[in-house]
Amino acid sequence: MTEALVRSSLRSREMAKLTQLIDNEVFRAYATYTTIVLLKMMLMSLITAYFRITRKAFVNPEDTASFGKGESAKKYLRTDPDVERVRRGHLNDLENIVPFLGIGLLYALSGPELSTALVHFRIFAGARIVHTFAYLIPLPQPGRGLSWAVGYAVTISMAYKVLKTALYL
Ligand SMILES: N[C@@H](CCC(=O)N[C@@H](CS)C(=O)NCC(=O)O)C(=O)O
Repeated sequence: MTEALVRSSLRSREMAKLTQLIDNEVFRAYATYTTIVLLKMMLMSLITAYFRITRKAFVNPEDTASFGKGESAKKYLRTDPDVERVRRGHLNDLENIVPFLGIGLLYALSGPELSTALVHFRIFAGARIVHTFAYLIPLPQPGRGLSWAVGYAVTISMAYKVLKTALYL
């Protein structure tokens, strides 16, 4: 076989493996819930922009240019409690969704039962959505604290399964 043929056969074998992964139901569930939580996180940018515009609270001088020049525009260079609240919610998403992405992927590859994996992914996504509502409405504590703890516990549970399956020190 020529080198080109060998390379092309290797490539199609790699493609076959990728297709197998996409055919894997746990991986598809992971891809679905990851996309949901990432879209939810991206929504935080839009909500931040909405509050910045409606509350007229900006951080960059160029963002206030449409409100006039000099001192009249300067007063819009300020912080606003609603904008800061969404930003804290967004930061909390980053602190929790990024670990979910990495640990969740390893978990999906560690061969869990589909039903168990779905319970993990659904509870995590639900908890992060509740956390966002609890932060933005805001709901009285311990609403936000509990929703955060549930999502956190799901990620720890997946990490435990990964280490139980794959520990190699
Ligand atoms: N970075 C977080 C770590 C602890 C945490 O995530 N707590 C949850 C439940 S109270 C939370 O919603 N914290 C608010 C936040 O991160 O802005 C913090 O500063 O609070």
